[in-house]
Amino acid sequence: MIQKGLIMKAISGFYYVETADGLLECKAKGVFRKKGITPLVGDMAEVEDNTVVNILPRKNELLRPPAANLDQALMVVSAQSPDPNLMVLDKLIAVCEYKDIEPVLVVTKTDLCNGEWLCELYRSAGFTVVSTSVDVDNVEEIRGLLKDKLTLFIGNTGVGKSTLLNRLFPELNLATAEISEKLGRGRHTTRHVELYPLPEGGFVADTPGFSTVELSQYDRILKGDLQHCFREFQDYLGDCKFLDCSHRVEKGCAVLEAIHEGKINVSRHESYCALYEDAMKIKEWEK
Ligand SMILES: Nc1nc2c(ncn2[C@@H]2O[C@H](COP(=O)(O)OP(=O)(O)OP(=O)(O)O)[C@@H](O)[C@H]2O)c(=O)[nH]1
Ligand SMILES: [Zn+2]
Repeated sequence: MIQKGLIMKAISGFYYVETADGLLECKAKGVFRKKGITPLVGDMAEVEDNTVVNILPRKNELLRPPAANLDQALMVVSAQSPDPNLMVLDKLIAVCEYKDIEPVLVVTKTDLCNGEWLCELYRSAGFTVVSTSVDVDNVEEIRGLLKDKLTLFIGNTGVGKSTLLNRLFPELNLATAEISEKLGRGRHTTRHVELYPLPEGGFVADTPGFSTVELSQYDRILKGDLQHCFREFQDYLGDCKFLDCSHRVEKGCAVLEAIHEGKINVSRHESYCALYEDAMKIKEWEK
């Protein structure tokens, strides 16, 4: 009998699929390899005799970390220690926009530095931003944002991602430790993605030991698409003098005009220009 289920974890060629009968350990049918398809965490799978026989159509997919059907990405950024790297953050946000994954920002360590400028910068660009620290945790608000969604947690080492996850879901940390023990490896030596079901509904995808830089390397955006990955540009795109405006140096550019009027933040535009330069290096055959 064919059953449907969500792939919770993929490790060493095994897929752990949550079905009505509980978590099944499955292999993938050989035809996937022939077709060059890899089942991903987050996929809805059809399973028969502990074999994944079909994958339902995906809403989106990421290569690094490997995951599918993500609703949002929770970007954890510290206000200080380490200082935020806006270029990296904007790169990640652009990739999410490209893949239709909603970026949500959590600014941590606001006890060290209030980080108000950072919150304001991204709020004014149109993102949901929540701050958190040892003093004001905003746990309820953040949990509310995660309800019924499949959320990927992204954060560079040291920003306080683990601290935040533990504070949000004390019970989730326990589960992580147990699973790692069964597999006989430490949490930080594995590089797989895993979905954790949330008490209120929804899932968190965590990637132990994952650094954000990898994501940007693998999911590049073509230069013509880049303008659509900066949400605060959208209102102005049709108003440039030149149809093929790159919004960097052109006369009569409505985006540049908006920056001049203080409606678009300069640092976001700087990130756009850097990504544009990167995109120009993508060779025709790499597309
Ligand atoms: N002052 C302050 N320190 C914090 C806060 N949150 C976390 N820290 C500290 O920041 C350091 C890093 O926190 P972690 O939660 O381990 O960071 P991480 O992002 O999970 O880092 P990795 O485990 O390396 O990926 C620890 O020393 C924490 O105690 C905070 O809100 N305020
Ligand atoms: Zn323009």
